[in-house]
Amino acid sequence: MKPGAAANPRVLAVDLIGQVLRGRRPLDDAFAGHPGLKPLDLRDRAFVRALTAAVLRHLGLIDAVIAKLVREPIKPRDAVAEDILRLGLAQLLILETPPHAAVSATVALTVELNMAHMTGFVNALLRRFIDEHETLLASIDRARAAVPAWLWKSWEATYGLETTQAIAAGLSGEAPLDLTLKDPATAAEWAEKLGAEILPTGSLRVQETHGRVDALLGFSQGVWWVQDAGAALPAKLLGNIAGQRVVDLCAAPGGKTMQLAAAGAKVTALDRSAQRLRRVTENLARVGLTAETVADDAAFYRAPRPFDAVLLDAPCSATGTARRHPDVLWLKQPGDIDTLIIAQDRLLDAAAKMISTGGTLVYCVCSLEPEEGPERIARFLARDRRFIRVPVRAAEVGGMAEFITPQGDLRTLPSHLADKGGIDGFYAARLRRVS
Ligand SMILES: C[S@@+](CC[C@H](N)C(=O)[O-])C[C@H]1O[C@@H](n2cnc3c(N)ncnc32)[C@H](O)[C@@H]1O
Repeated sequence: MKPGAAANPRVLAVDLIGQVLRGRRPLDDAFAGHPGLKPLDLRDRAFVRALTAAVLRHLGLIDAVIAKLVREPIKPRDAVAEDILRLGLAQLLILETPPHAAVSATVALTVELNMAHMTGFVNALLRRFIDEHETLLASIDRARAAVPAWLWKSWEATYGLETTQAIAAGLSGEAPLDLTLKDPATAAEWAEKLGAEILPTGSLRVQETHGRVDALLGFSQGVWWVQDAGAALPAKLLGNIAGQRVVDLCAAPGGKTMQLAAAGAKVTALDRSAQRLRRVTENLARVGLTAETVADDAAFYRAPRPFDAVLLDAPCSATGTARRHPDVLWLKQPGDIDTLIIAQDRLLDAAAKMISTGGTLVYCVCSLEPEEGPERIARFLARDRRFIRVPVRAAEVGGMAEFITPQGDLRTLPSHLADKGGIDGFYAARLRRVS
């Protein structure tokens, strides 16, 4: 990028799209570390984020449109022009930018980003889209286009066609803001103060934040923390843990640690990243809760004595969080799952060694992939006969019977609670050590 070019939010958005799609960098990392964003005011920074997120969230649809409009694929050396085109189409398709403004801003970018030889091509394609969009869009299966083919195949085999279509629809919208209260008994009071809805599972849902989260009522007093309603469920499966010794094995940034501490447990929050663990300490301090923190790899951690309960929020493909992380579906590849399940098995075996007889282990992942969820638990139960599954009851998750699998595990999908704005996809199983 040319020095000085950073002032244009669209230039920054194209750069971020390239960093994610070709640099394979998570959007949050690329965004947090981008020097060009620092001089921008809050509004322009939010605009860059909105542009980039619109492209990534709707990448499948946008690329399907491009495929219909071009005679042959755009060459790798013109990848920046392709990203410019994607940005232009996102403005027309998603952000409802007036057509003349979207076209002129996009065409100008080809010059600004040294793609002047593609100016005519980009201009012609956008104009054709404007003229033919109705026929073009009618010829595209939007649900299928929204999901990479390998994930669609996996989800269709696991959940069926209709649910997969509903998941795809759930992923196309922006997620609302969910809050977990430190004291659940204050839900009605804080729902009113924040103009929030109390979800059946107890989380507060704020549809419109009107600005920064840290400016919302109750933030500075540490009354609540941000946590998706789906992410708030696994820790609840440990039941009444008041006074118990509980270890949270992959703890940062600490959403579940705070839940455990708020429930009265003596918590050890462990994470292998000392840097990320600092976030846990900061978050605990803000809400006035305490936990012991340990920077270590959970696979090698030797607990001084067994715990009453273990929460293993294992590293995973995170495909259930695509509403909040629109890059996630496009960054993951099938081989990633193979690597992740090796780590998940290792962590499950390590977790099993830390639990006292009679103790509870909750394993969870924010993934929709069966390999990372029920398949891991089936394998674990087959190799460690000291553990049994303790089925989850609908009453433990706000009466939401559709969240419970026939085996008695928790399985939320982005298509659940659709009328209220959806929920992240989480899987959790509860096991008890019986001998
Ligand atoms: C799934 S997130 C955890 C989210 C967290 N439980 C919460 O609710 O806020 C992943 C975390 O797991 C940590 N992690 C990954 N592998 C680990 C391991 N082998 N041992 C300990 N922590 C690990 C990462 O550093 C990262 O902070």
